[in-house]
Amino acid sequence: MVVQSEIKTYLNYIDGEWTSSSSDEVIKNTNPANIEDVVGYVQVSTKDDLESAVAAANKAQKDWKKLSGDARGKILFKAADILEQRLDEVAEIMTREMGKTLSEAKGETARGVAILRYYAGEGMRKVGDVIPSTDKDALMFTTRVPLGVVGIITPWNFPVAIPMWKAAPALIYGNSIVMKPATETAVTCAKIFECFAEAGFPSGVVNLVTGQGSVIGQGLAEHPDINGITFTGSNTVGKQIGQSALARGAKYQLEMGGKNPVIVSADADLDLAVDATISGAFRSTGQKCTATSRVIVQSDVYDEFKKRLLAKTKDITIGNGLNDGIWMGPSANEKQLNTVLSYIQKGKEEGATLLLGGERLTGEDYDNGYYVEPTIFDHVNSDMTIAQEEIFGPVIALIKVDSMEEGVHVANDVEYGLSASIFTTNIQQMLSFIEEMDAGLVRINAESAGVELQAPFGGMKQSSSHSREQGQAAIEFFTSIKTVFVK
Ligand SMILES: NC(=O)C1=CN([C@@H]2O[C@H](COP(=O)(O)OP(=O)(O)OC[C@H]3O[C@@H](n4cnc5c(N)ncnc54)[C@H](OP(=O)(O)O)[C@@H]3O)[C@@H](O)[C@H]2O)C=CC1
Ligand SMILES: O=C(O)CCC(=O)C(=O)O
Repeated sequence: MVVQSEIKTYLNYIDGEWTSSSSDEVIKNTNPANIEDVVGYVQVSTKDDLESAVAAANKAQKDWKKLSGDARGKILFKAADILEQRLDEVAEIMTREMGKTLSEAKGETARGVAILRYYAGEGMRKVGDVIPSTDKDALMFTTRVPLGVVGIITPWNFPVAIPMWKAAPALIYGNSIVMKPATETAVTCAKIFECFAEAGFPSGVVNLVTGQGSVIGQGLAEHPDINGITFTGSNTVGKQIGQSALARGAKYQLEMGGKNPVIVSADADLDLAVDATISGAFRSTGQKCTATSRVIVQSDVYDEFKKRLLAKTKDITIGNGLNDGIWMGPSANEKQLNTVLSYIQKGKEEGATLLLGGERLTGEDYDNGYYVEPTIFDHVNSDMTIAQEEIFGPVIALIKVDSMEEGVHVANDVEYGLSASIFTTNIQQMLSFIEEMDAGLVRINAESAGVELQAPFGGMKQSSSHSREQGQAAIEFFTSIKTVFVK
């Protein structure tokens, strides 16, 4: 069922109240599938708004951390139930705000519910260890304490899952939060906060401040009362945030880009590899940090793989993600579309062969949106820009190799190391891939995208600050260990 929402102005959520920005300015969020569709207006906040939010979070955290994990968990469980009841409405807003198909948006919102429930349960799990002391009369153990106030800066590509996998662990371990979502998807984030508000978090524990990254995002990174900052987005911004946090001694966590390879061995199940490549590269219009963007194929099966990949890609239906039968939506915004088109142009200029796609879609169904064709390049080598830089769009670079050793070498020949897949039926090849591949997520006979909330997630090399999010790993960022010695 599609629920139509009225166009409204969404406010900041500070100290338990919905408030306008002191700037009195709002920004209009439109649908990338049809820019005449206005999704809502969001606040263009100021440093003063941020100050109010940080002060409220700071004050509220003192009591929040004193609650039992069970008591905090009960509020997270309630938020999960409310989000689940509002799943259709939130998913529809997400599709209208950033373009992914409604079925993907519903799946992501359901994932948000599951993340909340997973971390709600964490409130009842152990946080430390008893460690034998060299003193026979002493008791030594570890416990954990929250960081304090956590600043959360999120991107537009997973507008529910990413805010949730940062907010839920921060909250369950006793931190308060100030969230600055991507402006592009600030309405979806406001919907999450409507669920938080209804769930009954004490005033000041959860705060939402929308506005420009360079003002509110950077303001969070530099704020002396923000004790930890967690970010997902581009490498350029991530590094600035990391430097600001480091300069004042705050803890930080950065999840950034990827240039994720799929390796297809001569012994692979080719149909499986083709389906996974298409899903990994083109779902969400290629706008995932885990998206497949390089497909490295052993020469023996290169032509056959290419033939099957082209045939299946031609079946992809493109359009407004709210409509039935649509498999791929538009790019999330005009800037992203232009980035994708400029990489396609670069690929042609540098000598890759454009096999399929490569154009902005035009015509009655497309002129009001940011649609680009699924695109496949042949004769790509590792030195080309399209084989090195994150495109964040539906573009595949096909690279031919003669052996699996060469395949893994090419797969590692980028500055990123987020996720990587291999398709093979040979156990030895699987094992050497697991050992040799420099990526935080290695997947065998499965697409490069697809993250499970109960498992650690993060990258190597330039893809992250080397920390991990999600699952039990989240406790490492959102708490500090105290070693206790009692005699
Ligand atoms: N790893 C991932 O999942 C993602 C990677 N990317 C990559 O980044 C590229 C650019 O996308 P873009 O949306 O511009 O990504 P950004 O890194 O600019 O945006 C991510 C978040 O950071 C905020 N931000 C922007 N500038 C600053 C700043 N100076 N200080 C603090 N926070 C800031 C943004 O706010 P605001 O929205 O207000 O600008 C947003 O909330 C994409 O093409 C893609 O390659 C993008 C999104 C997700
Ligand atoms: O693949 C996924 O499910 C998550 C990807 C992700 O974290 C991202 O694109 O930022």
